[in-house]
Amino acid sequence: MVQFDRVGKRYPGGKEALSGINFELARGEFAFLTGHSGAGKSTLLKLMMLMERPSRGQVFVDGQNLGRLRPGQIPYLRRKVGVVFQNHQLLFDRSVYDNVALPLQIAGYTPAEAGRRVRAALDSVGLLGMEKRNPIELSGGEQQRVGIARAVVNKPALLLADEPTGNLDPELSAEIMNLFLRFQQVGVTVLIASHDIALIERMGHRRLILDHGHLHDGQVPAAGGIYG
Ligand SMILES: Nc1ncnc2c1ncn2[C@@H]1O[C@H](COP(=O)(O)OP(=O)(O)OP(=O)(O)O)[C@@H](O)[C@H]1O
Repeated sequence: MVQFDRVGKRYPGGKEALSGINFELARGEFAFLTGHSGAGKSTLLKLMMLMERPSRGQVFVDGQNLGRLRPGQIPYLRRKVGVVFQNHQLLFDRSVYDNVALPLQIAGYTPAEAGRRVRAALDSVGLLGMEKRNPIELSGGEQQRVGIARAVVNKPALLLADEPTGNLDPELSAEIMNLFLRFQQVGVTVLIASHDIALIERMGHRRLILDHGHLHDGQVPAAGGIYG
């Protein structure tokens, strides 16, 4: 589903944020992306949805070389890739419905089809019936669920999350992670950037570890390693 081939990223005027990144995520795989602050986690996620472009190497999503996409094809890529942010980036002057429907309006769905999809997305995160509420009235965990509903409303094949449990207590964090697992169980490929090492260790999935822009694939380092 995702392939990075010798990818490097240097921001203009900055140091190298990523270098020599090689990895693959199989379709339907569930993996975590961890690493210290500034290790390059957000940059790596941004490359998968063309919010940034690599300085070197190639990124493939669903068999497509993102470096070869024409501008007109970018909206189709964005429909394939759902993204969840830590601060969920909800609009507080709009209803839950409008927040979740936003990607559909951009994609030009009819109101009837959009309504069906928004309800299905809210149902998948346990918030059916909340359409008319304003996100500001919801708890932090519920707001994050609205953010996830918005990320999955286009039925993406790839779901990316950048610190999706950053502001939540351990119990709510576990619930949100279980939601991501449920999407994996229906075939979605999931990659979650997270600092929540305790939760990641409990869940026991593949872990991609970034350290100053370099990637280590696999198990948790021993005490005294990156997180020691
Ligand atoms: N737009 C930008 N312009 C210049 N440098 C940037 C930009 N975005 C990120 N960087 C730099 O690239 C490196 C990687 O940043 P990135 O945000 O990807 O790390 P991160 O692992 O997501 O960090 P955090 O956990 O703190 O969010 C850092 O040194 C950062 O300062």
